[in-house]
Amino acid sequence: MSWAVGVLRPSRRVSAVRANFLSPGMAPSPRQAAGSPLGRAGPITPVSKMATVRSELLKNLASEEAVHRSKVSIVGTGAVGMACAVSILLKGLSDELALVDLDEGRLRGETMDLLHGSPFLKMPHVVSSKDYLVTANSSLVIITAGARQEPGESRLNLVQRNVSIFKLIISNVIQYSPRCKLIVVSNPVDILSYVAWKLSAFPQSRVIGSGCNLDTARFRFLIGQRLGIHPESCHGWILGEHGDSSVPVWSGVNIAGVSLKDLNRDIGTDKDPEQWESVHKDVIASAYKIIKMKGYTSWAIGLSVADLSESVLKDLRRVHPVSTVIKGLYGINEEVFLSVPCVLGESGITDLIRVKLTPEEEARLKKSAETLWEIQKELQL
Ligand SMILES: NC(=O)C1=CN([C@@H]2O[C@H](COP(=O)(O)OP(=O)(O)OC[C@H]3O[C@@H](n4cnc5c(N)ncnc54)[C@H](O)[C@@H]3O)[C@@H](O)[C@H]2O)C=CC1
Ligand SMILES: CC(=O)C(=O)O
Repeated sequence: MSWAVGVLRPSRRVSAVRANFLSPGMAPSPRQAAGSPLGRAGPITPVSKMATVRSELLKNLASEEAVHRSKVSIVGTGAVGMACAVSILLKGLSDELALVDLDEGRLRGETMDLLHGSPFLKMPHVVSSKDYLVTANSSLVIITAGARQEPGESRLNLVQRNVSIFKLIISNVIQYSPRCKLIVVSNPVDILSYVAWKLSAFPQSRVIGSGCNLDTARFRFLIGQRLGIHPESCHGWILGEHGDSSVPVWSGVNIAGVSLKDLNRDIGTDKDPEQWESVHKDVIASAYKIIKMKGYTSWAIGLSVADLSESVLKDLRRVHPVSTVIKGLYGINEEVFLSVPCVLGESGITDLIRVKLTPEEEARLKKSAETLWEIQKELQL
């Protein structure tokens, strides 16, 4: 098992590594000096001939270069970034996790805290720095940096603050990982996915907004609660904007292929005596309620982003409701990102599923698109 290097400054790795891990009297090997993880270190050049525990314990046979095939970087180590980090680590999805944040104190603290959990992780290989070099050659970069909502504040209200932050982040990310896939989580996620797409000039397939993946998870959980069935067995989709104008596709809600609409043809409408529409209202209210109680949301988004990451890193080609350019579908002519079911694999979003919507659902989607476009067209990118 390889040991993780703690907080690194890639350009100054030698001193950081030496300070943290090497015993006095030892100099790093050339490979350590080049910044490779300590656990994979080859022989350490003794400054003196003095035997050490390490030199007595280990007989080195080969010095292997660390080759990372599924490196994940997370930009923003706040509540959401760290929930994503832990969820990804627990699933053992990446062979190196790099963390970046502006706030060096928080970054160091979070990294150290995480590293102390290494004995319980299958992949204890975590690096972090303010310098984006640490993210070099990532397969996947997850962006969770930026302002979050105050209690009662809408996601759309965050746009100006977070667009400025994205200008800085995206140029750095693409410099070091020009072939990565991006998962955008920061809010307003649909607009910031568009911003990331424009600023990166990446193909549509490589910019994935976490979008309604979380709203759909909440929807399935709440349906499951009503029916007493595990949410995994409750199938249903929320599409469109992540948040206030999201669209529940009641026609597709089913358990074991049994459509709830066949059992209650007014489901999701005002005429429904069982008022299933309140489930969707609860989905929309969820974030506001949680933010009022604990200040932010984190665990469900972290788990849901890890699920998206798994599809990408393992090339699973599973279908998720994520935010992508929707121009040309449902009569939408603007370049906006909205969630539709998408096939996710190693190349990112490879296909969109054409869901048959009712005229009313389609009209709601178009209205979301117009709302987002009104904001987007004013952005200076
Ligand atoms: N899409 C979704 O479903 C969800 C999105 N979010 C969004 O995620 C974002 C993060 O939320 P939290 O983690 O709760 O916020 P937080 O305030 O806990 O963390 C944000 C982090 O971003 C860092 N940061 C700010 N500017 C930066 C920059 N230029 N470069 C690098 N790091 C920078 C801050 O130092 C801080 O550590 C918010 O925009 C929030 O609304 C939150 C939950 C769900
Ligand atoms: C904050 C946010 O976007 C959410 O929890 O849905």
